[in-house]
Amino acid sequence: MNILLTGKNGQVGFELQRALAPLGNVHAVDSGDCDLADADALRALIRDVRPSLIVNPAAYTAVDRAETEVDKAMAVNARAPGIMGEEAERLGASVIHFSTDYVFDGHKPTPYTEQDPTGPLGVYGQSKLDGEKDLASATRRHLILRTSWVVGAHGHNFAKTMLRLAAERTHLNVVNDQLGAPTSAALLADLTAHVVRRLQTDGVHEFPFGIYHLTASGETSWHNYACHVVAQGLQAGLPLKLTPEHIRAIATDAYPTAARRPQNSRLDTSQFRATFGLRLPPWQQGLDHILQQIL
Ligand SMILES: NC(=O)C1=CN([C@@H]2O[C@H](COP(=O)(O)OP(=O)(O)OC[C@H]3O[C@@H](n4cnc5c(N)ncnc54)[C@H](OP(=O)(O)O)[C@@H]3O)[C@@H](O)[C@H]2O)C=CC1
Ligand SMILES: Cc1cn([C@H]2C[C@H](O)[C@@H](COP(=O)(O)OP(=O)(O)O[C@H]3O[C@@H](C)C(=O)[C@@H](O)[C@H]3O)O2)c(=O)[nH]c1=O
Ligand SMILES: [Mg+2]
Repeated sequence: MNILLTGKNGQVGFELQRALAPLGNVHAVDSGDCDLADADALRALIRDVRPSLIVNPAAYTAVDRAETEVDKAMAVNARAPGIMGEEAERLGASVIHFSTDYVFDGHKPTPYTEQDPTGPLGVYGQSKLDGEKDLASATRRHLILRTSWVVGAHGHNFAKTMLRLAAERTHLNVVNDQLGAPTSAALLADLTAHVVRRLQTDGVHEFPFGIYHLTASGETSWHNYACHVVAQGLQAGLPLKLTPEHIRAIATDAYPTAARRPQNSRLDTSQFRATFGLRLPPWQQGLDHILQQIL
C-alpha cells in the first residue's frame, strides 16, 4: 500500500511515521516538501505519489494566532483536506484526517457524540470544521478522527509549556473550568495503524468510513493536568521553582485569550471502541509515558 503522510514532524505525524511503517510504503512530507496552503502544489504531490491512502495529521494548530491569520488557517485546515478528498476520489484512494474537540461550543453538560451539533467558538475550530465538511463531501472514503488535547514527546504541547513555566516562575494560574482528555500522539498513531490494518483487510467497500471521536479515556481540567505534570517533574528531580500547591485554579474569565475555548471538550468515544474493538487507556498512561521520555 502506498501511503502519503503529511505533517511528518508534527506531534502526531512524527509518531505516525513509526506506526505506519509496517503497513506500507510511507511517503512522508513536511511543509518544506509541500506547502498545504498551495493548492496546486498539493494536487501535484498527490498525483505524483499516487497513494491509495492519504493520512493527514498536518494542520495549522496555533489556536490564538488563527484569530488574526485567518487566511492561512483556512487554507491549511479547511481547503487542503477538501483537495485531498477530491484527489483521493479520482485515484480511488482513502483519506484519514484528524479533527478536534474545538468544533464544539462546549455548552453541552455531557461528552459530545458524533451526532451532536457543532458550533466552533473560534477561527481554528471553524477552519477544522470546514475541513471535515469539504473532505466528507469530496469523497465517501474518509475517516475523520476527532481528538483532544494532544500531547507528544516530539513537538509543542501544554505539558511542555507547564514544565518550562514551572522552571521559570514561582506561581502559575491555570484554568480549572475547561474539561477534556489529554491524548497521547503515540496512542493516536498506534490506533490509526490498527484502523489502517482493518482497512486493508476489509477493503474500501466494507470499511466503516465516517467521523469518530477518539481520545484517551478519563477526563481532567487544564489545572489538574498542570498539577499532574509538575508533580511528575518534581519526582523526576527537575529543578522546578514551584510545586502543585503553587498552581492556582482560576476561571476561564480570569485568563483572557484571543480565541475562546470550549468549557466542555469531552468526547464520547463509544462509537470508535464498538466499531473497531479497541480499548482506550486512561489519559495518565500516555502522558506518563511521554514524561518518562522527556524528563
Ligand atoms: N495539538 C492538539 O492539541 C490537537 C490537535 N488536533 C488535530 O490533530 C492533528 C495533529 O495535531 P498535532 O500533531 O498536534 O499538530 P502539530 O502542530 O504538532 O503539527 C502540525 C504539522 O502540520 C504541519 N503544517 C502546518 N502548516 C503546514 C503547511 N502550510 N503545509 C504543510 N504542512 C503544514 C507542520 O509542519 P511544519 O512544522 O513543517 O510547519 C506540523 O508538522 C491536527 O489535525 C490537529 O488539528 C486535534 C485536537 C488537539
Ligand atoms: C499557558 C497557560 C494556559 N492556560 C489555559 C489557556 C487554555 O484555556 C488552556 C490550554 O492552553 P493551550 O493554549 O496550551 O491549549 P490550546 O492551544 O487551546 O490547545 C488546543 O490545541 C488545539 C490544536 C486543539 O485542537 C485542542 O484540542 C487543544 O489541545 O490553558 C492557563 O490557564 N494558564 C497558562 O499558564
Ligand atoms: Mg496551543
